[in-house]
Amino acid sequence: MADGTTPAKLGAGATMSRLAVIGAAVAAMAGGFAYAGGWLSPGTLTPARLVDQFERDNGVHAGFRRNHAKGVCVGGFFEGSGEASGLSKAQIFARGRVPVIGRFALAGGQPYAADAAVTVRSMALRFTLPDGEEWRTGMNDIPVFAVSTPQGFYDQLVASRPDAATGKPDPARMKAFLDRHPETARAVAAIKAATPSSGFADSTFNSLDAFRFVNADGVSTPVRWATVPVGPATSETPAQTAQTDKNYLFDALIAAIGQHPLQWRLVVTIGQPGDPTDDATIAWPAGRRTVDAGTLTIDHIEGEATGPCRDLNFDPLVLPAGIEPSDDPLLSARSAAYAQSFTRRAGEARQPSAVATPARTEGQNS
Ligand code: HEM
Repeated sequence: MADGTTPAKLGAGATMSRLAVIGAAVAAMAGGFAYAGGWLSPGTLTPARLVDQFERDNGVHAGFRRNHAKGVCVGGFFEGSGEASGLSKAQIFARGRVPVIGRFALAGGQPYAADAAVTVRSMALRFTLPDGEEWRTGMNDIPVFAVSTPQGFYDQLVASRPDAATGKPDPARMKAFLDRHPETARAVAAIKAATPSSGFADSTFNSLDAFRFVNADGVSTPVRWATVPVGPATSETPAQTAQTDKNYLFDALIAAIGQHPLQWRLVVTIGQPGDPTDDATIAWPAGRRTVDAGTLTIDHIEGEATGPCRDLNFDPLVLPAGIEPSDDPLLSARSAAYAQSFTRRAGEARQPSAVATPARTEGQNS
């Protein structure tokens, strides 16, 4: 050693006990990973098992989201009206403008699926607040979600797996699943009863999960929110249904943004005592008080291939101070599964999107 002293030699017993300590530390670490990965508890639902089941149902499409795989990345801004600032201290609800990155998508794990009116449409948004905080949210165009728990979601994926012979879900397996999940049977009936609008641009997108707004005095209020188109909504026409363009919904969206900015109001619905915050299959009663929190303007296409969305995870638990999760069990499962899906696609080569986009399409007025 530099000071000329020689370290005392360890006896065989001391060496063995040090090695044993190191071995135990390594084993504990390996055990930790095995626990986190669900290998020690084959019956437990883990984020990896959820995402594995998406891959079993859809195949592995390298580089794509495992759900809502077909989509297009867009951008614009949000202008707060100030009307929700008494409910939440989040900066976004003060008056003023913040930049937004968004993604329109179709639910399902098939990135090259043909557009269809009955497929669930989604809008995901990332707001960047002046203080550097972010708010990320993903919304669907359906009135309620089909399942109320992560296990229900997994069971639904298993029941939906296409049969090798027919390429379609086995009706007997689906019936058995619905018999075990009456809440899903009720929710699916409500979803089927809703008429799809003519496209992304005139769809209303719902948070479905409940959250809590917390104001400057610490008062916490249960809420759900929706983006509601500023212009009128029309139903899908027979001509749309009959067309053969596999991308007709996305093509129409991209063409519309090329012509003029698209706008939605962010409408916050305030829950009353007794309104469920832990069950996304149940709609809150009609007539609840709503607040118009501001206007979202989407004025350009970022492009799915070159835009920022591929490396953006619209994790519903990325929330600014003033917005908090509710007791809905779907929220933490979503956050964990999106991270799993993100990690898988981030390690894969980028594949071309089915949706062709100009490099960056600015709206006329932006
Ligand atoms: C346990 C329940 C759920 C699971 C396991 C699940 C799973 C997933 C996964 C794996 C993705 C792909 C994420 C990525 O790679 O970035 C995704 C996307 C998405 N999910 Fe869910 N989801 C669930 C519930 C919900 C609910 C309740 C909503 C409510 C609106 C929702 C809305 C969305 C949206 C909008 C996207 C697309 C985000 C984007 O465009 O990047 N999901 N989901």
